[in-house]
Amino acid sequence: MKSAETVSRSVTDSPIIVALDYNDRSQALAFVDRIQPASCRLKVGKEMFTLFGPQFVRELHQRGFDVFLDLKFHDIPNTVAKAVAAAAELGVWMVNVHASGGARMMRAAREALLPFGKDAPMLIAVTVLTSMEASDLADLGLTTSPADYAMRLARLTQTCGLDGVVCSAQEAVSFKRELGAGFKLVTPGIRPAGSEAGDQRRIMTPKQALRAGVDYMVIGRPITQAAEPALALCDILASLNGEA
Ligand SMILES: O=c1ccn([C@@H]2O[C@H](COP(=O)(O)O)[C@@H](O)[C@H]2O)c(=O)[nH]1
Repeated sequence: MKSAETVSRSVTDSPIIVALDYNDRSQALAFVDRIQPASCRLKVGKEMFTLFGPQFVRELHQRGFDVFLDLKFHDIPNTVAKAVAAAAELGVWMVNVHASGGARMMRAAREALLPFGKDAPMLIAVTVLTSMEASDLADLGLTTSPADYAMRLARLTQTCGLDGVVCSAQEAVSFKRELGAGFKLVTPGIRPAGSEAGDQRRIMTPKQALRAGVDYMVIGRPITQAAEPALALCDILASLNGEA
């Protein structure tokens, strides 16, 4: 069996994954040091990984957080398989690929994780980015709706044996009905009432997303760009617990 870096998984039932999209490591860690691993998991994406690399992920692990490495691998099967195995060696909790990379690519990624056994990260695939709407698909020559195209990619992902998909919370009810409760739904595009949608198009509030049955909601700017990010996280958690 291949070994992952020794990382003890945090024990949290929080559905929140905070997208740590900062360009400043100290600012990111100042926020992280004000929250608890029981409150949320953390997502490291293309910006922070490009700036600060695997060492930054290790620093989050040392602080007890589970990390979703959101690099959305999309390449030939051999390259994606090796990248996913490198993520597993780093000990991340979750890693992802683009479903539009196709079935052979997704199967290669899944097979690359087999040697890690129970230490393998969850492997999920991005369906249709939550920033996309029908007109964006039309630009690509796709005349289907984002929800229908996302469903098509989610079915393919499930057939390939992955653990779940990234989709919009707007798609959660129909995906859970069709793909089953065990197939994980990870949903960015979460916006508390009154917060800016920005570049996101298929959005829902945290409470709506929870009711729709998502497993994990990814929240970035509504927390990280708030005047008090740790307080913004607390407020969202309270709203999910029916306290606000
Ligand atoms: O379809 C997708 C896939 C990934 N993301 C990522 O989630 C966060 C969302 O951040 P916000 O600031 O809450 O919009 C960001 O890191 C994206 O890269 C996504 O938004 N949609």
